[in-house]
Amino acid sequence: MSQTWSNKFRVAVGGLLWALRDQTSFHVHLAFTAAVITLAVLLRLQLWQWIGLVFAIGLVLAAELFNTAMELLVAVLHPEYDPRIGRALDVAAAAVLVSALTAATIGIAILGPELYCWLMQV
Ligand SMILES: Nc1ncnc2c1ncn2[C@@H]1O[C@H](COP(=O)(O)OP(=O)(O)OP(=O)(O)O)[C@@H](O)[C@H]1O
Repeated sequence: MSQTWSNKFRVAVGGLLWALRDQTSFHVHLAFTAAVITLAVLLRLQLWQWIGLVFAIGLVLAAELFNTAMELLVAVLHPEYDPRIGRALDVAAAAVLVSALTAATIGIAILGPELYCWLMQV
């Protein structure tokens, strides 16, 4: 069954909103995202700095969404313990870890010097 583009968009937004509302790991990501955006506004960042931060935020959210999708599928298709399933879930979790470490590096590289300059002025 082929969906219309508007329906594809609608179900994708529905999936995103469900994850943001029902998955506790997304609450942590949202708190970090809110803190980073607040800092970025207060520090009056340049366009390229905003692009870096938005990329970092999107990277983590996308990895977490894929990880959540894997967990949901496993819970339905193979809830019984299987070390191969466990390995697949561990690898998916590793993708979130790698993306989060990358995002943290980008965030520190962009916000660190700006925060330092701001602190030197006050
Ligand atoms: N069916 C399974 N077979 C083997 N190992 C599993 C299975 N389900 C989960 N695991 C192991 O448990 C770990 C955590 O899986 P789980 O799906 O509970 O993730 P979680 O991060 O705790 O999820 P939540 O989003 O509910 O917090 C996996 O990384 C994997 O090592």
